[in-house]
Amino acid sequence: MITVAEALERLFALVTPLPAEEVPLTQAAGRVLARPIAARRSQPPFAASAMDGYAVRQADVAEGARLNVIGESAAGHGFSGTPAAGEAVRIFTGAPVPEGADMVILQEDVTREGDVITLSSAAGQSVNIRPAGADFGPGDSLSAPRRLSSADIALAAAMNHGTLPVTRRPEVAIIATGDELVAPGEEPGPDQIIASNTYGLYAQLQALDALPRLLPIARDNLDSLAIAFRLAEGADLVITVGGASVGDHDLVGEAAAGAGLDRSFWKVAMRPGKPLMAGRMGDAMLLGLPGNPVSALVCGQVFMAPVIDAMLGLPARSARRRIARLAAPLAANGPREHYLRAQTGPEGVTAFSKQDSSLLSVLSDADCLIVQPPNDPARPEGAEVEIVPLN
Ligand SMILES: Nc1nc2c(c(=O)[nH]1)N[C@H]1C(S)=C(S)[C@@H](COP(=O)(O)OP(=O)(O)OC[C@H]3O[C@@H](n4cnc5c(N)ncnc54)[C@H](O)[C@@H]3O)O[C@H]1N2
Ligand code: MOO
Repeated sequence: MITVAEALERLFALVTPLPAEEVPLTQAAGRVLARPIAARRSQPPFAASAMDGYAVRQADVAEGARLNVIGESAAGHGFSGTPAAGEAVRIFTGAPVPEGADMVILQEDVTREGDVITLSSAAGQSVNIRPAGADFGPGDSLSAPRRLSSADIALAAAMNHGTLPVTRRPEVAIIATGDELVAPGEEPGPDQIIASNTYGLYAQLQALDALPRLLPIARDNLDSLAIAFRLAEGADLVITVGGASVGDHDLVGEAAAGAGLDRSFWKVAMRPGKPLMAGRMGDAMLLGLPGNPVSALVCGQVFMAPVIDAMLGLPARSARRRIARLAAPLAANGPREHYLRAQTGPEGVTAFSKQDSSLLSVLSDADCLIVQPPNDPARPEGAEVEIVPLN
């Protein structure tokens, strides 16, 4: 069996990065910027007032100084004249600072009578001018690749871009497999259960900016699986769930081979998630996940999410990890890298006592996975461990 790190390397080698498309700013949230965009202007384009008040010459500023107000500069309507010594211009936040002025006095720090202002002792404590290009100017750009945040989109708008080049969303076909499965809301027979994993994976994919598509549940026979693979045609990534292990009814590997799978690997030294398989199937990549619900969703975090990121042009790297302290001891691990469902408290992280890979209720209560290396000895309370935060 290969290690998790090697499985990830092999998965990244199977990824074909997707092309870019242009979208309006209003549809860019969460999308991945495909290439850097250059500022098309400076911001602010002129020295601008940071306050409502009076633009003056610093040389005139003193307690009790009296200045003549000769005009007004408002946002969108500057003042074209130049204040001389002893003169001031009424100014508002965001308005261009007139030539000759080099300070803005807050209106709270003056008294005004007619067109004359008198400065108080508080006047002149700060300049209150935003220099031209203080935010960005020619030569500045928004770097790529990045998942576009609300701040990124506002910055791109300020740089005068109405549309942005983003990577096309990967289309992902999800196939649940198993005679025992019915869709949520349907009436299960006595030996049946509800298909749940595919909905959790669908949610993970939505959060990753992919375009998931749930196909009809495939039954445990080669014909049904062949139909499912045909329905998946056109997808960039095909995800199967279940039927990946060694039982007589675990037919996904055989059916995928029949549909043209060029397999890269099957089985990874991890717990849960051992029977993971992957390869290329025509233009698509195939990721075959184990059927146990926790195994499928953990594989979604550990493998599917980095694959989607790589398809979107983001750096190929493993799921984000952090260091945490154990709030309770951890038993020794066996030969597979263990992803233990755990919860964070004030003293650190605690692995749940129940770790069976069928227990969705435990995964739902977990806020992180403790990653325990293969053959790791028992760890005492207080020891440092690596965790993968869950969202
Ligand atoms: N003799 C061995 N048996 C098993 C091994 C092994 O190495 N030798 N590996 C075990 C491990 S580890 C895992 S994980 C499971 C995975 O097996 P499959 O991928 O073949 O999954 P299934 O057998 O189809 O299903 C397992 C379990 O999950 C339920 N399931 C399946 N799909 C869904 C779904 N969409 N939603 C909810 N639940 C689902 C299914 O009913 C089964 O209960 O194999 C072990 N066995
Ligand atoms: O490795 Mo399985 O994925 O234990 O449940």
